[in-house]
Amino acid sequence: MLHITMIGCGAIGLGVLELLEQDPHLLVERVIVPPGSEEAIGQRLARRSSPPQVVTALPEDARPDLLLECAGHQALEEHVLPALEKGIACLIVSVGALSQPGLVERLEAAAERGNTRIELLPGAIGGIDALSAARVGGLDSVDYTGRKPPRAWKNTPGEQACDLEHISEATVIFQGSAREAARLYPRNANVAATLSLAGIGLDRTRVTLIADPHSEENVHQFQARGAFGGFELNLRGRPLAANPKTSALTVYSIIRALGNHAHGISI
Ligand SMILES: NC(=O)C1=CN([C@@H]2O[C@H](COP(=O)(O)OP(=O)(O)OC[C@H]3O[C@@H](n4cnc5c(N)ncnc54)[C@H](O)[C@@H]3O)[C@@H](O)[C@H]2O)C=CC1
Ligand SMILES: O=C([O-])CC(=O)C(=O)O
Repeated sequence: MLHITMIGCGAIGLGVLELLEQDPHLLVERVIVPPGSEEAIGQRLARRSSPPQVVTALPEDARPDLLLECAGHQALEEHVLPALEKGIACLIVSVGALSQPGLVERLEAAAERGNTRIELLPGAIGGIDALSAARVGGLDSVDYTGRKPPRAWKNTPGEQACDLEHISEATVIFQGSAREAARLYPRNANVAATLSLAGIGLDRTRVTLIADPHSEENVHQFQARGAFGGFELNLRGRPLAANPKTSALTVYSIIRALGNHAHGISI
């Protein structure tokens, strides 16, 4: 059985806990939450058959098989970097955070010192295996469009780009590089950053973000061109009820990745 510590217990974290109850090979024995929220989250988890321990940091002597981050950018600094230094393998879902200058290099260096690995999960997008393989032969372009219902763009610069509450047509709220998208839309730029890291980088990946009042889904589209040929993907993700910015596929992507660590065959 794999012993997992999970950072963050929000929309994704709760979804992961729910689905892992059915897998005897995987146990989330501990969740790391922000200081002050231990009691509330502890009470929420107490109803589960085997509730994880709720802590605000990884105990000094703890050595989980895997540390799963589903919390946000700050958690990488606070918890992932020190865990890598200790030799704990980490799985990361807040890939948008890696657009912060220097962070990829710091994570790689920490993993190297700890003689361990860091795995970036595809989350809400598919086709990362093909894109990353296509890079080997050389890529010419990667263009990504993210289309979400207006409510998913609340508390983002999309509010200044248009009147989210009253638009009646699909409206472009951002066009630019993946680097700029990640800076301005950090909670919505995980897919753009993942495509960039697998493909041609943050500066050459072109991003368009759209608020669409006619869409109930988080739609991720990309086209890649290169020596391998061409590739188009159109993924219509159902948003999680607990967080409309987040697609349900992100939870399933985590379950798949954890299963690949625990089961005899990985796919
Ligand atoms: N790679 C991908 O395709 C996707 C990645 N994400 C990312 O996954 C992360 C989680 O998403 P959701 O669960 O939807 O968000 P959420 O807001 O529902 O939950 C995040 C939880 O993490 C906790 N948290 C924040 N900072 C923390 C810290 N330093 N230590 C411990 N806990 C901390 C918060 O209290 C909250 O409960 C976000 O960073 C989001 O951007 C989300 C969707 C897709
Ligand atoms: O659809 C999702 O779950 C999240 C998303 O767009 C992103 O972070 O890029």
